[in-house]
Amino acid sequence: MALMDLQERNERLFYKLLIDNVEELLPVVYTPTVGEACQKYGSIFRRPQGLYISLKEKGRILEVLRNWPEKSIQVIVVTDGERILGLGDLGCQGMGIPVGKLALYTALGGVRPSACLPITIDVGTTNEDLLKDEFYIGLKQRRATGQEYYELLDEFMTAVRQNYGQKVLVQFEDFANHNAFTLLEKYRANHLVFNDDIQGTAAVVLAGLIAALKSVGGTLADHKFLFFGAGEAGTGIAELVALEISRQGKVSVEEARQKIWLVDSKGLVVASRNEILQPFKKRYAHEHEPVKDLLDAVKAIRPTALIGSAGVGRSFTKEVIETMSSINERPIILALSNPTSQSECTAEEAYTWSQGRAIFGSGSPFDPVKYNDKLFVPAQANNAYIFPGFGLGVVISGAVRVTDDMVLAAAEGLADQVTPEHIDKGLIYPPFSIIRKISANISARVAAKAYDLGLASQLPRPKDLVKYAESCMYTPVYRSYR
Ligand SMILES: NC(=O)C1=CN([C@@H]2O[C@H](COP(=O)(O)OP(=O)(O)OC[C@H]3O[C@@H](n4cnc5c(N)ncnc54)[C@H](OP(=O)(O)O)[C@@H]3O)[C@@H](O)[C@H]2O)C=CC1
Ligand SMILES: CC(=O)C(=O)O
Ligand SMILES: [Mg+2]
Repeated sequence: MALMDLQERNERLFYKLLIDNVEELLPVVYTPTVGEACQKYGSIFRRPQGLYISLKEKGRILEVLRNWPEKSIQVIVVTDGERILGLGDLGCQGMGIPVGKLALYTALGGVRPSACLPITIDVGTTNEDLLKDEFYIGLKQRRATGQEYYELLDEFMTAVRQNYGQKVLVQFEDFANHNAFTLLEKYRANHLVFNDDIQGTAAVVLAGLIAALKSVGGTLADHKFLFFGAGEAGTGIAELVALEISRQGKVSVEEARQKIWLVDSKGLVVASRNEILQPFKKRYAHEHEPVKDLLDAVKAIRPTALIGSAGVGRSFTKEVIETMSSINERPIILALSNPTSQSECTAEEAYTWSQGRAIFGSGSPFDPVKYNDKLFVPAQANNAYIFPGFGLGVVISGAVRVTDDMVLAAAEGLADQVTPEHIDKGLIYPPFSIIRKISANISARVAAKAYDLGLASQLPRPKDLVKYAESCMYTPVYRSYR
């Protein structure tokens, strides 16, 4: 709340504080505290920090957008609040997420604060507690779905283009997966859209896996990946890993997918399942007998990497991690779910139960752990490493579309920043303290790819894209009045 006040009162000072103390303040502005802020948003609400567009504004969305005082917008982060971190449907209170993500766009990626627009689309909520809460700030009705929902989203996308042109990046954030995949597929061909939970998470995890293999050995194709959670994050990562395996090994993506297994709420995703599987899962429904729970799936599949993205806290039990450690000398264990309460295990559990052998990363931060007199520094496997630099790359190149190749370029840009010293310490990402340098490099890789693909409209192409990205980054300094 103090930081929200500072952001409102003195924006430059807020960003100066955030940039200079990024490792200390990231857990406040972002996960895990932002999750708690969203849960309590109604009672701590002071002033609107972003733009709310509700069902009641259907037919007038362009007019509503025009009410926003800034006219030159480069990045919009939009949510409908249905899957806020691993906390479920928080309706309008999800606004904390676009606000927090855009604060990182500026602090970590150098996009001007005035060019950032947080938006929450309010179509109601299924959260009974919020519907009964007198302080709930959103529409007190059950969520609109189907045609009514998609028409509103269509009107929103059209209004964004009419108001800001085709070069504003729309980042979808924390939509439920029954809409997220559909919206991405629907708009990616004709609009500049990016789904952070699907594509940003994929890039950060692929980069972490590439770095982890420098310690563990082998190529991606030599490994076997088991995902606990087969939704946006899980299958988004799976698809990018499969794409990278196919590029490295010159095999088809279908063949590369054979290295990847998914567990969802019903157990291992297998071909014999008696149900219609969503397309994003179906590709991974391999031939195997049914397996009900995670521990049995680990025993049956014998993965080298276990990646948690189910939003179910403490699901990597002692037995699961011990089994991973009995199969692998250096098990790769990523507990991606946010916030900390939903993390699949703690850093301490991962290191202790694997007797210090796990290569561990988590979506929310954990303090370093001392085990057998050795200090282990857990990596934060969070898309915050990717989206600020990715967005900056799109902005500086004037890219008009986001492609998988650009997402792959972002992953490679991050993996390249992991040095032998980081690897020696067991780190799979560089520290957040140098995030602006990391973002400039990611941005340059993304922009280069956009130019190579003929998708960049900002001409001529700068010679040194890293330097150019750095020169474009917003830095909070007071103006000299003399
Ligand atoms: N670290 C990072 O950068 C990121 C982390 N995340 C985190 O990942 C988590 C999931 O997000 P997302 O993928 O978007 O969510 P989704 O809702 O798209 O997917 C959740 C998946 O988990 C499965 N699941 C739910 N409960 C269980 C259970 N008890 N056992 C096994 N599987 C279960 C669901 O199964 P079913 O399909 O059967 O319903 C679904 O496949 C969240 O906590 C989020 O915060 C997300 C994005 C980025
Ligand atoms: C990090 C993120 O985007 C999420 O947990 O949803
Ligand atoms: Mg998210």
